[in-house]
Amino acid sequence: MPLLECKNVIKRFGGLTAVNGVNLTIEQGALAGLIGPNGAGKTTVFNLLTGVYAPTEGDILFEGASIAGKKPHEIAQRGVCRTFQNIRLFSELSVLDNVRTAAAVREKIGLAATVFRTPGFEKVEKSATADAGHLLELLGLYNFKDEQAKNLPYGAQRRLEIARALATKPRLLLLDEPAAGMNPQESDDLMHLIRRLRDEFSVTILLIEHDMNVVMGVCENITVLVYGQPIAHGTPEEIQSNPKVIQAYLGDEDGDGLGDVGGKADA
Ligand SMILES: Nc1ncnc2c1ncn2[C@@H]1O[C@H](COP(=O)(O)OP(=O)(O)OP(=O)(O)O)[C@@H](O)[C@H]1O
Repeated sequence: MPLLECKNVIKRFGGLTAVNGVNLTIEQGALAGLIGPNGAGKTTVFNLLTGVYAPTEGDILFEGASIAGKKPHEIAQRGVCRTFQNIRLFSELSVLDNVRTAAAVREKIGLAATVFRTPGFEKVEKSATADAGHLLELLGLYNFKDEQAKNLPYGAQRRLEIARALATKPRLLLLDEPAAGMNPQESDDLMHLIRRLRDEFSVTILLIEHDMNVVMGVCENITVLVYGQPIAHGTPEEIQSNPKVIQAYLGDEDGDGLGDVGGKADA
């Protein structure tokens, strides 16, 4: 059974059809990409997968069960977690606490247990701290653990977002433009990191990314969306040589800088 299946998913906002008949199958352990020009509907797909929106039509199955229209926290508890295009951290909290609070969400620790520091709470807190430390080491953030998140360099903040998402122990990790704003060295490191995460955490990854070097370098399967519709699906090689994809990018005349499949786009 695939981990995730979108079946003819449609999302309309009034008269605008942002997602128009998306069929997408993600197998367990896959490292998949979702690409397309600006406004193609990529982030809307993530919002549908995480319960921010309910599909207007169609169904979304996670491990065989429908999650279409379920509340975001229910979907998160089933094991779907995401990062955002615009970094969303607790900027005043330390790096370690940013990750520990995410782990606490997973453990569903009640308020009373937190206030009265029950033995159950102490145990969970200890294991959350140990897990958080391990994640910070893996993501090269351990030396920053006591810094406030807002003081971290940009690339490190992006890695901290990933650490927070992983702390919830997801089965499916959705990364929305993880390389945005990174320099070439940072995006190169990110590619290695994404592969390691998939292997070490056995987590399935679906990412949205405009940086074609990252997409082509790291994804095993890519789906291309244009005006809300999937126009191609395949390996990086298949996608790069697909005439429809080339046309969609090169025919892009709105000046958004996406006319270079195979080259670096608007990072
Ligand atoms: N809540 C909303 N209400 C109305 N229209 C929306 C809403 N969310 C997205 N849209 C529209 O849906 C379309 C798809 O937007 P979306 O953000 O999903 O595209 P995208 O592929 O992620 O773009 P980008 O690469 O620029 O982030 C756009 O035309 C956008 O304006």
